[in-house]
Amino acid sequence: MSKIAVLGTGSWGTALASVLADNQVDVTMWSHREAAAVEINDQHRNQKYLPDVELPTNLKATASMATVLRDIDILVLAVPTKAIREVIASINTQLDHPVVVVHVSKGIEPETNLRISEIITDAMTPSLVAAVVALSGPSHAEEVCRRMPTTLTAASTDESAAKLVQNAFSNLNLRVYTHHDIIGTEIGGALKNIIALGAGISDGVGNGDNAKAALITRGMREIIRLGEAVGAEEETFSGLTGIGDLIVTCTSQHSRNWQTGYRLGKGETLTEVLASVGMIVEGVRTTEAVYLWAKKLQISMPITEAIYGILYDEKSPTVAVDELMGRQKKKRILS
Ligand SMILES: NC(=O)C1=CN([C@@H]2O[C@H](COP(=O)(O)OP(=O)(O)OC[C@H]3O[C@@H](n4cnc5c(N)ncnc54)[C@H](OP(=O)(O)O)[C@@H]3O)[C@@H](O)[C@H]2O)C=CC1
Ligand SMILES: O=C(CO)COP(=O)(O)O
Repeated sequence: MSKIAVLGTGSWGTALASVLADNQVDVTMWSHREAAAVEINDQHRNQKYLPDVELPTNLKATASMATVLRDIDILVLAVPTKAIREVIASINTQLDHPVVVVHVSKGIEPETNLRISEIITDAMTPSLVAAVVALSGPSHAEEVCRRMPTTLTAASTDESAAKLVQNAFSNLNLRVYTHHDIIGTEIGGALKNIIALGAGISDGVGNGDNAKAALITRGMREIIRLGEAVGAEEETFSGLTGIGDLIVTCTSQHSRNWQTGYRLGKGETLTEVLASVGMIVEGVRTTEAVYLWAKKLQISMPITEAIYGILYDEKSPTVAVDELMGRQKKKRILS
């Protein structure tokens, strides 16, 4: 059986490590904060990220990177996109053998426009990477840690690595599929956060279900347009990591992206909201990255553009909706 390290003791890392502990996998979490590791070991709690959840007693944690990497087969990166390079720099100095690298982050790196698997390939010492797998899908940590039924996809161009990950995480509460299209998986996971911010804004200003359904549908077309332009397969977006994740993030009150949008729609500023959420809201950085990326690729993404305007140009949400509704009349086209 695999020995696994989960790096990051935020909500998602903790929920996924709990799944592995339930499966009796030898799993250890790593935190850059000693206090977080001590709380998990001594109290079986993670009060900051998953309040009131009792963690499995066989779930261990450490603040030592050298300890967590010792003899592992699989490394799970569960930190926000902006922390990935810093964490990899530390892995490069402490890991001494190749491992399967799994990432669960949903973002695009601004300026480089790299997907997470591309950041890993770019930053990690090549001899340490046996394969890269993206684990993604409609999955809020708050439900997974309560063992509520959830589905995920392990996407990799290396089928045996995807199967290894499928076997480690699968149980009666968590069904894991494998898939080869890692590009489509990563694009779907990152870009749905932009649309979820928009769905939250729409709900916050008091628009109804009609508006949200339109955002989800037309937002999906924008995601597909950019995805296909960078090598994703269109079919991937009909699956769990595409429409599945888009639906859950646009409709669930667990979503930090939806919550942020909702509060913006109610009139709070982005600075106020981000100061109090206390968790990563990936869509904010991804909106900026994708807005500029789409311009460079000359891809039309009007919803992303409207959300960029609200986040970064102080555009009022109602003006943004008017502009979207008042665009030049079009024939309905799928692309
Ligand atoms: N939460 C969810 O339901 C899901 C999240 N994801 C994705 O997973 C990724 C992680 O999200 P999530 O766990 O929710 O995020 P959280 O904000 O809950 O936690 C982030 C974790 O990363 C740690 N961290 C932040 N910066 C650094 C750094 N520079 N070095 C080391 N550790 C760092 C934090 O440490 P500290 O304790 O100091 O804050 C914390 O443990 C995101 O990309 C998210 O989109 C994907 C699916 C579901
Ligand atoms: O990716 C997620 C659910 O699949 C989590 O979304 P949020 O980051 O918006 O909470």
